[in-house]
Amino acid sequence: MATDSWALAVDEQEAAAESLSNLHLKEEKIKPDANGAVVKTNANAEKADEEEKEDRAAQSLLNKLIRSNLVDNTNQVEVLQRDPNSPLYSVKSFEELRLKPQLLQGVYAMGFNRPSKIQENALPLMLAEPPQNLIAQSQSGTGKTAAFVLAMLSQVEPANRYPQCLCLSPTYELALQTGKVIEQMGKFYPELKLAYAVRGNKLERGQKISEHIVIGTPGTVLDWCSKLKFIDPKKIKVFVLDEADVMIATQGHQDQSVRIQRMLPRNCQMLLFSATFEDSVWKFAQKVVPDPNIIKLKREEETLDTIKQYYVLCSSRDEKFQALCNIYGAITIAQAMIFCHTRKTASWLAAELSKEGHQVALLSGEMVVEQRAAVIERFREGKEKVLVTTNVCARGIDVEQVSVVINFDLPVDKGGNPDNETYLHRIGRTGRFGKRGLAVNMVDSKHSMNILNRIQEHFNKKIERLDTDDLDEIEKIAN
Ligand SMILES: Nc1ncnc2c1ncn2[C@@H]1O[C@H](COP(=O)(O)OP(=O)(O)OP(=O)(O)O)[C@@H](O)[C@H]1O
Repeated sequence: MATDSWALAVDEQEAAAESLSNLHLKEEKIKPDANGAVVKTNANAEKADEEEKEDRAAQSLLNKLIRSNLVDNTNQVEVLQRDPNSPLYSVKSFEELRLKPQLLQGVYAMGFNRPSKIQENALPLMLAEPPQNLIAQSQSGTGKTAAFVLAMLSQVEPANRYPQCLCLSPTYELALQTGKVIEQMGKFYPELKLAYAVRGNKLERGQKISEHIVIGTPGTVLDWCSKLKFIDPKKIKVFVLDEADVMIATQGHQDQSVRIQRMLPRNCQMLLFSATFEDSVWKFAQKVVPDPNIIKLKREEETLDTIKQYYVLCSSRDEKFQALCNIYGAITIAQAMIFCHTRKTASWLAAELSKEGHQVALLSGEMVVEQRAAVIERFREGKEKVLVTTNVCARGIDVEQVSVVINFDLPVDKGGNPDNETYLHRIGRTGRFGKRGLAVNMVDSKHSMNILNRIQEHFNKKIERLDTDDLDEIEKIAN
């Protein structure tokens, strides 16, 4: 078997460079402060902070762009009421909410027949009189955006030509996406106007905004509320902080959000939404939402129970590729996703597979989010049969119909340790998609064998060895 040692070396160098730059990000420099005392500063903390934020924001945007349906979830919604003695309302239909007719029309025009799980509890709370504050957490795609958009639209009095609802989003692109939902849902409510407080949207000094809803990023909103006085924060009735987990990845955004919140009247309704709920999000949420009701919907557990997992022992990248070809030669694979560690490996592999006659899609870090969404969409529609991607690029993507997943490189975190969460998410299935699946892991070094062993230990599940030179054996795995 010919070894493309040059390409391999380049790839290894790239992987090494990536690990090295990650190490640099963590490196602490020690330098004296103005008084001569020694203080530690995280050399690249800000850069890492920015990258982490971009990563999370891009992931969130990607999810929004590729999702057209609700994510099902069979878990129970947990509700913690501020006043445990008040009755807990939940609705099974939009009619029960007594929405303005033009809003109900908007909801139905969007194809919503009934409230989603989180909406069943969140909507009655948000639309109650007097308005209630809410902190809500549920994974992406469960209907949070639609819920708070409906709450904002319900509270607006169109005759009052000034901002009454303020919604903060972590990035310009995410703000635009939420704006689109407002426009869609408010389609039959033409008198209702929306303004975007995002970079580049310059207004004349001294101007006052007449739109009813303002959606924007914290920095610009803060400027509009304080320095530029385009908005009178004292007139805001509903304040929404969306994607809190993405928001707090940037220290500046946290401070700006808190400063905006402090300018709002006491009786302003405060709503905060997040896909995850780690400690830092919770602390931030408590800062911006006083006396909250809390709603949580746990992510549906993924399991490896219905998945057949194998590993193939190889000694080089070319051998991995050959093993892959052998698998393709022996069994019929409707659609597969293949994960690589670096962009270079991913594009090399995509090119090699194309040469073999496969219809291949490549998802790569150089693409902007919209391009990535388009690639995923085509793959979903079955236009391509193989999706090759880098680990980072595909984090958080669900392509449910894919029954075969190949880890051309095993998922590792920035420290080079097994990334068990990614492994599970990539390969595991929730109850809904309980179909059987097949996962093949390519192992080409002692190091990757060690990673594989640790993954096995973590999940307490044996990963069987597969000899890809034995056609009969490969055929067996398909049954
Ligand atoms: N009650 C509903 N019935 C049917 N579809 C709905 C309902 N509510 C929302 N959707 C749709 O489900 C998808 C996800 O909803 P939404 O964007 O509100 O979720 P989310 O939790 O805010 O997720 P993200 O944070 O990724 O935006 C959207 O396509 C939305 O139009």
